[in-house]
Amino acid sequence: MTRSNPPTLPPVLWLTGLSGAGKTTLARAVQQQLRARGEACEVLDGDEVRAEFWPELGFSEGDRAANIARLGALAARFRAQGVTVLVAAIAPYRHARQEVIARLDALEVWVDAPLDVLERRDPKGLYARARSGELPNFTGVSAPYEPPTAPALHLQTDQTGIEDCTAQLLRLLDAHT
Ligand SMILES: Nc1ncnc2c1ncn2[C@@H]1O[C@H](COP(=O)(O)OS(=O)(=O)O)[C@@H](OP(=O)(O)O)[C@H]1O
Ligand SMILES: Nc1ncnc2c1ncn2[C@@H]1O[C@H](COP(=O)(O)OP(=O)(O)O)[C@@H](O)[C@H]1O
Repeated sequence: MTRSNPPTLPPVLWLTGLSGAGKTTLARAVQQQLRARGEACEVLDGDEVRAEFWPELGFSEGDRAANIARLGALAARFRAQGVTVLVAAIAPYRHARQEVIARLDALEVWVDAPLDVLERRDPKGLYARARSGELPNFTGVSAPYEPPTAPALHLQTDQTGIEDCTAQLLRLLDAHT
């Protein structure tokens, strides 16, 4: 009896980095390109998924761990259906991040820019609210961010434009498809 090889699972990219670094922008740009190529792709954005599915979770270390574990579980479900998944979530605690990334065998991408640049970008006005004390436990201001030590890709979005970052992400995906 001949046995066929098990089907290869599509990759999962985990985009981690501070608020405003560019996770959502780049994940959406990659999704657009993949869909234009006729490939299925889902973006799980921490911000959006939290609001839709578990708005009760806040930003304590424990709540962030729960959020990340659930995002990982959702990513695995999509991937099992042959969908390439991009998770865009801060996931600031290295241990919790490593755990979910290892479980998924995901590719870790550090979307990075210096804090002063992010505070100038402040697309949602969150840094200003965090500095005024209105938003507690804000990553980079009043809560820690533990950067990746060996990411599959490190994008410095203050030095590399959106198009170039998107192209680098697509190359990474293509190398793992
Ligand atoms: N205290 C605090 N710290 C960080 N971020 C905060 C906070 N409060 C609200 N927000 C908004 O929530 C988005 C981060 O959600 P994540 O699911 O990515 O966070 S985490 O992975 O659970 O740490 C984050 O979205 P992005 O700006 O897209 O990163 C913020 O818009
Ligand atoms: N190279 C880049 N990659 C991604 N975003 C960039 C880049 N350069 C500037 N930006 C801008 O930075 C902001 C990033 O916001 P967003 O994607 O919501 O970040 P995050 O999802 O990490 O919070 C956007 O306004 C985007 O246009």
